[in-house]
Amino acid sequence: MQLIPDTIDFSEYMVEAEHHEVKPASHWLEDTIASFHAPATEAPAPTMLWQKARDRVRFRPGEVSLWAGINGHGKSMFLSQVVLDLCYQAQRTMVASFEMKPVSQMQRMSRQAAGSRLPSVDFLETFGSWTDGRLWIYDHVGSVEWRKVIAVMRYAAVNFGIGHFVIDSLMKCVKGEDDYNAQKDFVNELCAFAQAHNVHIHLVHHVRKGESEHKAPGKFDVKGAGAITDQVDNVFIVWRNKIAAQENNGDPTCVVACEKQRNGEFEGKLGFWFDIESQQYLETIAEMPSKYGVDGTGGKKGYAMPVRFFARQALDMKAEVPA
Ligand SMILES: Nc1ncnc2c1ncn2[C@@H]1O[C@H](COP(=O)(O)OP(=O)(O)OP(=O)(O)O)[C@@H](O)[C@H]1O
Repeated sequence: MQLIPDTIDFSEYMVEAEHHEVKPASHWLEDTIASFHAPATEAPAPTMLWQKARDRVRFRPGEVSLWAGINGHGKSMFLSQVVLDLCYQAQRTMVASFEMKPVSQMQRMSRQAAGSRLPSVDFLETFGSWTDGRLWIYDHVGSVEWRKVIAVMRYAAVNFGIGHFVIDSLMKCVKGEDDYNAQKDFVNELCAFAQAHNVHIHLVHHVRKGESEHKAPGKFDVKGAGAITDQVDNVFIVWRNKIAAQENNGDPTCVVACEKQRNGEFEGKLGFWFDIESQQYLETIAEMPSKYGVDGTGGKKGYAMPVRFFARQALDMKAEVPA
């Protein structure tokens, strides 16, 4: 993992160079052909690695995904495992969490990667080197001006070739819950940034307080400007099913609803079982947490490939991270 310190002067990254070009439609012929008939060598857009999710959801370059939910319902925790999955697919990922210190983020992610409450020092060291070239963390906790966030992202895209950005959360970047214009402007800029740099942005946000946290919210419950869900490409609602956990009734203890996917066909609910020890979200009630293969050998040295990766091995999940 590499830190992006807040002491860097980001001023030269505040403005995007503008491009206004009108070209004949056939200019995009090759890209259009590739969109129907992708060359066999081309890796598909990354996804979440749970079996039930991987063919249904894609994190395409040029898009913004909104991750919304009730306070404390696991948005950051679920995304932490998604980030791990992205790193596993050799995606260069930057996390800007204005709610959690880098060490707390690494603590969570290390537990998830190790599949246990107390990863060994040996594992932590291996995991630390594995994240180099895959994971960057912007070292800033607390509120931040949204234009600066975009400047930091531009700096990271240009200097490190980051392909996935996580921003946790929107309300830390825009002052005033009812400043709908600023929320709209920020999300609009994020969408433009994702397209200009051909990257994917994961934006965390909250939902309005409903009548009960035992009822799963939907995309119409997302806090603030309606333009937020209109503008983003994908909307995921993360909901913790506390009744299922209390009654141990076998229902998923976390439900992630894909409520919008602009360029994909799937919309629906995905159920997971949260394992408190490892903090991993499991695919079935019977699944055991497993270690991620972070030693580059995908199983040797005792770091077994998580069960959910086996079916996908042929798709080169261990892709080398570009220098
Ligand atoms: N499905 C779940 N079952 C049990 N505990 C959970 C579940 N999801 C998350 N938790 C626990 O809830 C706590 C809060 O999770 P997390 O920080 O991810 O929530 P959040 O939605 O991002 O919260 P906030 O909106 O306050 O930032 C964590 O300690 C985590 O261990």
